[in-house]
Amino acid sequence: MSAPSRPIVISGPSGAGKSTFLKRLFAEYPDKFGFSVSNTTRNPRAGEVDGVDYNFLTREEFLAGVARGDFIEHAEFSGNMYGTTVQGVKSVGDKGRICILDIDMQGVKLVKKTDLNPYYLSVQPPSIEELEKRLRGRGTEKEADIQGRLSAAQGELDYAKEEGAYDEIIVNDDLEAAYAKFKAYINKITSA
Ligand SMILES: Nc1ncnc2c1ncn2[C@@H]1O[C@H](COP(=O)(O)OP(=O)(O)OP(=O)(O)O)[C@@H](O)[C@H]1O
Repeated sequence: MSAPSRPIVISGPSGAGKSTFLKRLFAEYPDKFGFSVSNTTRNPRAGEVDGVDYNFLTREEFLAGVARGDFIEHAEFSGNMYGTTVQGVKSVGDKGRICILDIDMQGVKLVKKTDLNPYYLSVQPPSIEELEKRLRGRGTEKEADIQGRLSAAQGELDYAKEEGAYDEIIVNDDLEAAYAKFKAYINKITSA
């Protein structure tokens, strides 16, 4: 059996178009890619399946995992812990799929401390002004949240300029042209 494929990190400012690209990619290649299953200490909701929607852990189990260094990142929201493990990413590869990590710059820095050895791809808006338009056009955030995303965006773009931060940068100007470049890059690295 061939070795599991390297994961692919997709990063870039909120509103740059990561979800738009990934939705199209998953629709075009339904069996090729996957996301890792996150871990949480919250209780399962009706219909949620352990190991599919989340790995549901007790607080003790979760904290033991943190102490062992299993987690790439973890955080607490509303009294519950959430996080992604290195093994969770590797399991996607073990099932014959390529794991996609859709994460921000802080996540990228943490992934770089692991042995996952992914490809790093940054999706970027043509300008901050255009990013602002798209975030407003999406209509999913309140004004204060949009401002927060715009100031974080500058940090993301600055980080992407650092030597070796990313293997590839795709500027999402015209959607069709940018998606074609995105797909071509993914096809290149996954057939290597
Ligand atoms: N090339 C493009 N031209 C115009 N609008 C675009 C383009 N690409 C994406 N959009 C629109 O911009 C908005 C933001 O895109 P999207 O939600 O994919 O960003 P994202 O990077 O996934 O953001 P987040 O990190 O917040 O999830 C969406 O409304 C999307 O339809």
